[in-house]
Amino acid sequence: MSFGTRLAKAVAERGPLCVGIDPHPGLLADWGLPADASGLERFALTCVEAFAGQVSLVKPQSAFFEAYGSKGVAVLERVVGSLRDADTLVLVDAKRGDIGSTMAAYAAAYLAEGAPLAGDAVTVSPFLGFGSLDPAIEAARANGRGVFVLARTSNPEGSTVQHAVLPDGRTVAQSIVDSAAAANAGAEPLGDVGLVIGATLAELDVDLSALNGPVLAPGFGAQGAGVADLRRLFGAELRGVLPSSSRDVLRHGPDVAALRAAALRVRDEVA
Ligand SMILES: O=c1ccn([C@@H]2O[C@H](COP(=O)(O)O)[C@@H](O)[C@H]2O)c(=O)[nH]1
Repeated sequence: MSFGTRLAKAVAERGPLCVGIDPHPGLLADWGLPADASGLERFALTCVEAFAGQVSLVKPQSAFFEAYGSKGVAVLERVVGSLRDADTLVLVDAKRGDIGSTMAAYAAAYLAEGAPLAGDAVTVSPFLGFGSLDPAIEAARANGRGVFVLARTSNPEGSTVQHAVLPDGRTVAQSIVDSAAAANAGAEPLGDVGLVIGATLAELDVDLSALNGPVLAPGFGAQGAGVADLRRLFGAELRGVLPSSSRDVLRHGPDVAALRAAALRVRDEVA
């Protein structure tokens, strides 16, 4: 089954919320956990217990695992495997991007069947040219997985690059949207090439009408965006939009029940 099909099914069953696992050092301290690989593991596996089977998508942020070296990466592998075993879609937020030949190696790491870090999808960066992502898009399709391509990020600095205008008059962001739309053309119910569009934007300055793919909308909660922003930004194009929240949910830990309740409150709010 394609990633788009599996995602559409998960959203129909559990709503569109994506919850992030971002083990910030400050959150580990708030949870009374040591700032080492054992604390990271307790934090991450508590999140798995709280979120598995409850929301359509869980997004571990790779950077916080990589910070602990090989032990941290081993914890990330366990998180990915446990969520998949629990029938919960995993988006590994690693924002990989490189020349095509190296991109093929990233695709083998994050999108190949049986690879220890392969979730159901991975975030990728198109700023070496959208075409450099071809090996990842091909691997995603071949393995029933997906990619989420950065297009209009939630941070205020993103617009300097993303609003730059190409010789054909389109913004860089719109050209990324158009390339994703071309990759998704004809797919049903949704294509496998998603976009990342921040829920924090002042306005939706790209045309998503032809995308036919999912949109991850980070910035919900801790970065200030709420339900009204989703409506304002995405309006009639809300189909396929996955609001994503990390810290605003995670601050309710370490109690599993409280953590799960926080995720379910946001899940119901965005539904
Ligand atoms: O444009 C982007 C792309 C990715 N992110 C990531 O999402 C989460 C947001 O965490 P919060 O605690 O909910 O702010 C984090 O992993 C970012 O790296 C983003 O925020 N914006």
